[in-house]
This record gives sequence, structure tokens and C-alpha cells, in this order.
Amino acid sequence: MQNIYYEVGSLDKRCYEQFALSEDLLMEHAALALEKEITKTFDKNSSVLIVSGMGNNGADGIALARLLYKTYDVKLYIPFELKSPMAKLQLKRAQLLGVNLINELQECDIVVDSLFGSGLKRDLNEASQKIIETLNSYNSYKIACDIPTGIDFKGDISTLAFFADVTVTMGALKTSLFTDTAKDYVGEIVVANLGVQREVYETKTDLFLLEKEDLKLPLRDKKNAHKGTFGHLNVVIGSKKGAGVIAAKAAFGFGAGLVSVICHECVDLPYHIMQTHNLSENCTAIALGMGLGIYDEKEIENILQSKLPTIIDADLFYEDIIKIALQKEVVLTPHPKEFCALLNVCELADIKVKELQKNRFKYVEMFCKKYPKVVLLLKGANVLIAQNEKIFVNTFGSAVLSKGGSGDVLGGLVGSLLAQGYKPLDAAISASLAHAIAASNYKKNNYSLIPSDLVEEVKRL
Ligand SMILES: NC(=O)C1=CN([C@@H]2O[C@H](COP(=O)(O)OP(=O)(O)OC[C@H]3O[C@@H](n4cnc5c(N)ncnc54)[C@H](O)[C@@H]3O)[C@@H](O)[C@H]2O)[C@@H](O)CC1
Ligand SMILES: Nc1ncnc2c1ncn2[C@@H]1O[C@H](COP(=O)(O)OP(=O)(O)O)[C@@H](O)[C@H]1O
Ligand SMILES: [K+]
Repeated sequence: MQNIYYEVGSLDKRCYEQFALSEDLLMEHAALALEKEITKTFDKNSSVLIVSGMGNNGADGIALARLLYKTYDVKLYIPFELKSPMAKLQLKRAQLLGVNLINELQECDIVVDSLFGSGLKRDLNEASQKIIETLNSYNSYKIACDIPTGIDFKGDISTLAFFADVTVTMGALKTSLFTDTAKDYVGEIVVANLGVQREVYETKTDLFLLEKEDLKLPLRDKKNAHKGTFGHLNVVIGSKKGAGVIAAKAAFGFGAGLVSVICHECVDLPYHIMQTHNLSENCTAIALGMGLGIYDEKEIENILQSKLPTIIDADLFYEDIIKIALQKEVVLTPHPKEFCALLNVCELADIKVKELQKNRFKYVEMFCKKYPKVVLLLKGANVLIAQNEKIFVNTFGSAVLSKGGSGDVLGGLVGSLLAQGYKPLDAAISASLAHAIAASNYKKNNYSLIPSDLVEEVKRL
């Protein structure tokens, strides 16, 4: 996994103060990283439009123009008067070489957006919006310097933003690149080394980007084993029975030795899933909430009081009864609307989904501060998995998963790993990764996946 930061200004400052690196030196490395992004794919003489703003983001772009000058067909566009001293210095250097400025935007093979970076404040003015609109309309390969212009430090977009194919971000990863809103804009994210290795530049953090290697599949390493060795998950089935059945099937496919559903009515189950009325004696984990609907309060209260590892989903996030479980290491898997309801039930905030989506990290932190034992998995385009002070981001998911039943599969996968003895945080991380990576392996198209296809892909991981 990789480190993420809310801001990197303090890391830059550390470079100046502790390692005697200069702003100029850091900026030169920023420009070199942008140059590398171009030279690795594009032949000499390709045309490069660089759009530079008045601050240091613009300065990075102007330094790039100098680096590319003569081998690439560089077109430097500076729409506003430069403000930052570094931008002015970079322009002086570029012009001494002979780099010419262009007066209007021109479509090129490559576009570099260095209009605004981490210094973006306020809404983009009309002139900037027009520029971004025009750049977005080009078929060029689009590179964002540090962050696509229009995304603010919280990862929010107030008017519009640059659609990058790749974002070369300076020094380290920032949370603003990993909001659900930013996901459509950032493209591939590359981190530029600013003159020291990332291991040196970065300091301790509690935020992490998950990578494929962080997925720990429940591969069986014991030869002397039987079905009981791999746990017994009980899935509580509610009035919308399908949800629990999907979760049960997913759990079985992900390695649980035994899976039973707790249901008092007749359910149509595959032969390998059992049905029971009460918690099984050898039950090792519980999944409940998915499709629960109307429920028997006493029964759910008893289940929530159990000491067994538990994953809770869906309908229970709207109910006071959930508070029984929040002092334990349970896994909660709400989608944004459910998380808003949960924040309300827990008297933490009374907010709408829009406010949550603008501040996902903040509300996740707030919840985990009050309930440090709980493992919270907040669904979304980028899933956040958190416990106590740590937050892990899973960016592997895609719109392939935007289907009824995808969340039920996820609940089953988490339950399966809990039943097999994973620690709650590890279960949430590996289940979330398996869920998203399995969906990305579904190659037919991005609209037709159904829960059973997803389970099939999980089986093939
Ligand atoms: N140590 C450093 O500071 C480094 C900075 N680097 C680059 O510097 C960037 C940050 O530079 P700055 O702090 O100068 O910020 P920016 O270049 O992002 O922009 C700040 C300037 O834009 C103006 N501005 C902000 N929002 C505006 C809006 N909506 N409409 C019109 N004007 C607006 C501000 O008044 C300020 O003059 C980073 O994103 C990165 O690309 C890199 O060169 C690496 C080192
Ligand atoms: N656009 C998307 N990008 C990434 N993941 C997505 C996207 N849409 C949905 N998902 C994932 O699919 C799952 C949907 O869960 P949920 O909304 O609870 O559905 P349901 O209750 O119908 O099963 C979540 O894990 C979510 O993160
Ligand atoms: K930018």
C-alpha cells in the first residue's frame, strides 16, 4: 500500500528546512517528472500545449516548456499575469532560450494542464472555465500537473475540471485525488519524486492507498483439514430474501467451509447452503442486515449481542438497535445514504448524501473517533475502509458494480473471511479488494454483470 496525505505543503517545508533543498530544485524535479511522462510515450516533434496559470503550478508547466524546447513542438499558453516569483523566473529562463508564447489555444498531441494546482481557491472564473472546457474538448493525451485544474484541496469540484488521462502529482498522494467526485477526472496517478525518494519525503500517516498486493486470498495451506477448519458463516435472511441468499452464495464461493442462512420461512437455496432457525452451534461469524426489512427485535438484539465476528449491512443502519454492536469490532458496510442514516442514529451528524460525499474522509474520521473498535467500510466509487485512526482507500471498483446485489455480494465476502478467522479489518480490506478486482476482471462489457457473475469472478481470483 502507498501513503496518502491531506496536504503535502508541510512535507515540502520539511525538504527545505531539514534537507536544505530549494524550491527551485523541487520544481525542477516536478518538471522532469512531467517531461518523463511525455518522452516515455511520445516521439520527438510531437506537439505539446502547456497551459500555465499564475502560481507555482503554472511555474511547473513553464519549466516543462524549457525542458522540452527544441525536441518537442512546444506551445506555451499563459492566460493570466504571472504572480508567483518562481513562475516569473521560469518564464524568464524559458524566454532566454527562445520559447515563444502563443496567444490562443491550439489542439496538440499532448495537453499539459498547469493552470491551477494545490493553490486553487474560490470557483474558477469564467475565463478559466472556458479554457478547461476547450482543453476537455480536445482529443489530445491529457496530463494534469499535480491535480486536474478545478479539483479543490478537498477533492470537490465547484464548476468544472480538467479530464486528465494521467495526473502527475508532486511528492506524494493526496486525499483530494481520491474522492468519488475526483475519480472521473484524475486518470492514472503517477507520483513525482521531488529530489529525494518518497521514503525520505514522506512522513508517518494514517491514510493509505490499497494495492493489488494487499489482497490476501483465503488460499488453504493446511492439508489436514475438514470443512469445519474453514469456518461456518450464518447469514440472517430478512424479508427481501434474495439479498441474504446472494451473500450466502458469495460467502461459500470465497472459502467459508459451511454457510447457513437463518430464516423462519422456506427459502429456495442451492443444495450446499443450509437453513437454520437459530445461530448454528459451530457458527464462527454472522452476516446480517442485507434485505432485512421488518424484523423480530428480540431475535436481532440477541444476534447483535453475540461475541462472534459480525458484518452488518443495509437496513440496520437506520435502526437504533445497531448501537448495541458499536462497542465491538464489528464490520459495517454502509453505502453513502445508509452512512448518513447511521451518523444520525449515532447523533454524530444530520447530513444529506451530498454533504457526505464532499467530506467522506471527515465523516469517516468522525465516526471512527467515537467508535474506535468498529471497522467501517464506506461504499462508493472509491471505498474507504477505516478503523480507529487508520483509513484505507480502495480505488479498484468501477461502474460495473453499480447494480442491485453488488453490496450483498460484498457483505457475503466479508462474512466469509470473518468466518475463516481473518481479523475484522483484514477481512474488510481483502473482501473489498476481491470484490472490486473481480468486477474489473469481468470482460464482457461494463453493464451486464449480475451478482452470480461477480461470485464467479471472485472464484477465479
Ligand atoms: N514546494 C512547492 O511549493 C512546490 C510546488 N509545486 C507546484 O506548485 C503548486 C502550488 O502552487 P501555488 O501555491 O502557487 O498554487 P497554484 O499555482 O495552484 O495557484 C495559486 C494562484 O492562483 C490564484 N488562484 C487560486 N484560485 C483561483 C481562482 N479560482 N481563480 C483565479 N485565481 C486563483 C491564487 O491567488 C494564486 O496566485 C502545486 O500544485 C505544484 O504543482 C511543485 O513545483 C513542487 C514544489
Ligand atoms: N461506480 C462505482 N465504482 C466503484 N464501485 C462501485 C460503483 N458503484 C457501485 N460500486 C460498489 O458496488 C457495491 C454496491 O453496494 P450497495 O449500494 O449496497 O448495493 P446493493 O445493496 O444493491 O447490493 C458497493 O461495494 C460499491 O462500492
Ligand atoms: K493542474
